[in-house]
Amino acid sequence: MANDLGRQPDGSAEARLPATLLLRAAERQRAAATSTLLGVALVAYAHWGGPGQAFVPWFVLVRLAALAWSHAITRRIQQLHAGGEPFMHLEWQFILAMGAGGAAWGLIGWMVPDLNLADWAARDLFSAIIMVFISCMVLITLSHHGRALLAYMCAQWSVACLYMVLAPGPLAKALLIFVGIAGLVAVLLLYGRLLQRQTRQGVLAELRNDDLTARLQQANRQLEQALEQAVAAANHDPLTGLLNRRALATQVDYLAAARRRHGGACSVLLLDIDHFKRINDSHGHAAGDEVLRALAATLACTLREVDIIARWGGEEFLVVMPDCDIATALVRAEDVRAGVARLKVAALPADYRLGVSIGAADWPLDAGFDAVVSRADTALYSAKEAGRNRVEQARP
Ligand SMILES: Nc1nc2c(ncn2[C@@H]2O[C@H](COP(=O)(O)OP(=O)(O)OP(=O)(O)O)[C@@H](O)[C@H]2O)c(=O)[nH]1
Repeated sequence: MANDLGRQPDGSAEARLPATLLLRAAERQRAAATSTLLGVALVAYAHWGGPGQAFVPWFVLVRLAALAWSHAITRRIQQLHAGGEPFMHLEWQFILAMGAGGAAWGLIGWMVPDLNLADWAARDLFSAIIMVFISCMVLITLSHHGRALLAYMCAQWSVACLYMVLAPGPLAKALLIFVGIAGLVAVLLLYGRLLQRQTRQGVLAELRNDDLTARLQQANRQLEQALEQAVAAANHDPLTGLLNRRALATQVDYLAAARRRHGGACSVLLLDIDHFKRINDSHGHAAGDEVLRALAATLACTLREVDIIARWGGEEFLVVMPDCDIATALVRAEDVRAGVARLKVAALPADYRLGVSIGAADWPLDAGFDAVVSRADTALYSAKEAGRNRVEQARP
C-alpha cells in the first residue's frame, strides 16, 4: 500500500499528501458501502407502517442514488490511482458525493414527523440513534478528508433539521431542537477536525518514511554497484578485461584445492607477443594496446569457459586449463597461435602478421604452481630462441 502511493507524480511527501488523503478516504468510503446498505434497509423497515411511511420510498431511492454516485467516484479514483494516473480533479466530485450521501441520510428526519419527544416511538428513537451513530462512523471513515467530512455533516444535519423548522408547531420548540442539534454537530466537527489533523500527520509521517526507505534502498543499490565495480577493478586488468595476477592466484588456489580432492589433469600456457616492443616503437603505444586487446579476445573465444585466462605482465598472458592433459593443451595452444597469426589489427598495416610464442607445461598433482609456471617460462624462452611464433612443450 505504502509503496503504491509512491506512484504519485511529484516526489516530495508534502506534495503527495493531498492525493494520498483523498485516496485513503475513497478507499474507506467504498469499504463502508455495505454498512450503508444495511442501515438503509433497517431504517426503511423501522418506518414502514409508521406516520412517515409515505416518505420511506423516497428516502431509499435518494440514499441509494447517492450511494451509487459516491461508489462510482471512489471506484474511479482507485482505478486512476492503480493506473498511475492523476485523480485530484475528482476531489470536488468526491466532496459533493459525500454531501449528497449526508443529505440523503438527513431525510430520516422527514420520516420522524412527530416532534413531541414524549410520544416518540421506538422507531423514531432508533432513527435518531442511527443518525448520531452514522455521524460518528463518518468521523472515522472521512477522517482523511476534512472538507468531505464537513460537507457530509452539514448536509446530513441541515436536511434533518429543515423538516423540524418547517414543521407545523411552536417555532421556539423547533429552534430549541435545532440549537441542540447544531451543538451536537459542532462537537462532532471539532472532534473530526482533531482526528483529521492526527490522521494527516500520521499519513505524512508514513509518506516521509516511504521516501526515506526509497532513498536508503537507492543508496544501497548504488553502494552495491560501487562495490561490484571495485571488486571487478581489483580483479581485472583494465586494458584487456582479463583477470589480473592477484585474481589468478585466488582462482589457482581454489583449483589446486579441488584437484587435491578430486585429482584430474591440468595444463598451463604462458604466452608472449613477438616483437611487441617493435610494434610500440613503430606504430605507437595505442597500437600496442590494441594488439593486447585483440590477443585477449582471441584467447577468450578460442579457449573454454573453464580455462582461467590472465594477463601475467606487460605483453605476457597465462592460461590455466583444468581437466586438460598436455596433448590437448598443445593443440589448443596451436589454435591460439594460428588465431593470432590471422588477426587483423586496424592500427597496424594490413599485411602485418602478428606472432605469439607459447610455452606449455603440464601441472602434475604433486607440483607447486610456481614450479609449473617456471617450466612453462623456460619452454616459452625456447620458443623465442627457436625463432618465435611457435609452441614449445616444457620438459618434465
Ligand atoms: N602498448 C603497451 N605496451 C606495453 C604494455 N605493457 C608493456 N608494454 C611494452 O611491451 C614491450 C615488451 O618488450 P620486450 O620485453 O622487449 O619484448 P618484445 O619486444 O616482445 O620481444 P620478444 O618478446 O623477444 O619478442 C615493452 O616495450 C613495454 O613497454 C602495455 O600495457 N601497453
